[in-house]
Amino acid sequence: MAILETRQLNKHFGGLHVTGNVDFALQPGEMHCLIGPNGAGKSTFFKLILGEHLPDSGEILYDGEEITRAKPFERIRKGISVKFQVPGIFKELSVQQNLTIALQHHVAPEILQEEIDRLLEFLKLSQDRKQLAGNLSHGQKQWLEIGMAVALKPRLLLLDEPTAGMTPDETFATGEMLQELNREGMTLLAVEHDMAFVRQIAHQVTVLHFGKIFAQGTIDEITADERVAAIYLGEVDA
Ligand SMILES: Nc1ncnc2c1ncn2[C@@H]1O[C@H](COP(=O)(O)OP(=O)(O)OP(=O)(O)O)[C@@H](O)[C@H]1O
Repeated sequence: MAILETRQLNKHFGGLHVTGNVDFALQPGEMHCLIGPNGAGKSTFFKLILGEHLPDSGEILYDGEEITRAKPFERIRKGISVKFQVPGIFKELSVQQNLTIALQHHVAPEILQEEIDRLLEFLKLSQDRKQLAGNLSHGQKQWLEIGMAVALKPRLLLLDEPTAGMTPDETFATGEMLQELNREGMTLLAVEHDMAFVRQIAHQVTVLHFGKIFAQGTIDEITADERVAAIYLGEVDA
């Protein structure tokens, strides 16, 4: 059974159909990237999954259970987590304090430090544990944000352009981090523009265009598809 499924999902803003009859299924254990030209409706689709927007019609299922109109916090409680593009970290607190906030109400006090150490190592931030989060490099801030998003071991992690603004080395290291999470059993869905990164991590790729699923397949299938190349060049209409 799919961990996440949308059925005939629709959303429009005024006359603009931003999500059009989207039937999408994400299998457990998959690393899936959502790509498409600017304005294709990727962020809107994410917001529908998270409950930040409500659809006009259609259904969203998580683990077979309908969550179409569930509140965002209810979805988080069920095991969905998200890393947005803009870091939601506390800049005036240290790296360690940020991770403490993410964990403290959820893990037993006697294992809190152990969990923080485990996350610091995973995020390559052990040396920077006392550093103020605001003083980290752009890439490190994104990693800390990933750490906060995965601190509670969600089953499904949504990432909105996780490598935006990163150097190629940081991007590659981020891919390795996400692959490690995936090996531990996490399912990932990422909106991404960087095709080298998509090639590094994606088992499956979905191309959105004018709010509809335009193509789906492996990265090799997608990059070999001339219709996909054409939409990026603005040559194909809806
Ligand atoms: N709250 C809103 N009200 C009205 N129009 C919106 C709203 N949110 C998004 N849109 C419009 O919907 C369309 C799809 O936007 P969306 O942000 O989902 O696309 P995107 O694929 O994520 O684009 P990008 O790659 O540029 O982030 C755009 O034309 C956008 O202007």
